[in-house]
Amino acid sequence: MTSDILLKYFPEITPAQQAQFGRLQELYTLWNSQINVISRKDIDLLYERHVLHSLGIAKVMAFLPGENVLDVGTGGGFPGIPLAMLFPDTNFHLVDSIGKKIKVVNEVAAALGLNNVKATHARAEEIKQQFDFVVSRAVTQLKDFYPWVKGKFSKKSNNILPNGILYLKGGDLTQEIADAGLAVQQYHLKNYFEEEFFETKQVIYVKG
Ligand SMILES: C[S@@+](CC[C@H](N)C(=O)[O-])C[C@H]1O[C@@H](n2cnc3c(N)ncnc32)[C@H](O)[C@@H]1O
Repeated sequence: MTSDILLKYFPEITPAQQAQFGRLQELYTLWNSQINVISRKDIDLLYERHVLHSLGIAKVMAFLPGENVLDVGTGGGFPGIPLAMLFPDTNFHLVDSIGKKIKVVNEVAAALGLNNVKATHARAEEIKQQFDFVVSRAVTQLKDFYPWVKGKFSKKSNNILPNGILYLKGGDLTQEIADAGLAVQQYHLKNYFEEEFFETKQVIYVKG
C-alpha cells in the first residue's frame, strides 16, 4: 500500500507534503525494526491504519496556524506526526512516558524536517503548558484520561469547536462514555473513509 490513499481523502495535500508522507513507510520500517512502535503485522498497512487513521482527526477539526496541540501517549508519533505534516503551521507537542518511543518520534521528525514538532519524554500529568487541543489514540479510558489533561486548555478558543480533547477510539463506547460522566460528541470515521478498518472507528470530542 502506498501513500496515495491519503490523496483520496485529502486532495489538498501539496506535492511537497505528498513526498514527505511517502517517506514514512521507509522511516517507520527502519525504526520499528529497532524499537517496536507499531505492531509488526501492521507495518504494511501503515498508511491506512496509522497515517490515515491519525488524519481522521483532521476531518473533524482543521487546526489553525499558531494553535498548540498536545498528543498524549504518542508512542511512535500517532496521531501527532501525520497531523503535524498536514498542518505545518500548527505547533505539536508529543509526549510519551517511554523514552525510547520519543527517540523514534525525534528521529522521524528530524528526518522529515518537521520543525513544528516538539517531543518530550514525560507523563501527560507532568506537562504544565496550555494547549488549544489535546489529541490521543489508544492510551487509556476516558475517565482516567480526562483528569490528566483537565486544566491544560487555553481559555480563549478560536476554532469551530471550543478547545478540548479529540480522541481516536474504536468499538462500542457506550459504557466508557457513561463511566466518564462527560458530555461527548462522537464523529464516526466511516462517514469519511470507506475502508472497512474505519467501520467502528470514531473521533470523540470532549470540551476542555
Ligand atoms: C498503545 S500505545 C499507543 C501509542 C500511539 N498513540 C498510537 O496510537 O500508536 C499507548 C502509549 O501511551 C503511553 N502512555 C501511557 N500512559 C501515559 C501517560 N500518563 N503519559 C504519557 N504517555 C503515556 C505509553 O507509554 C504508550 O506508548
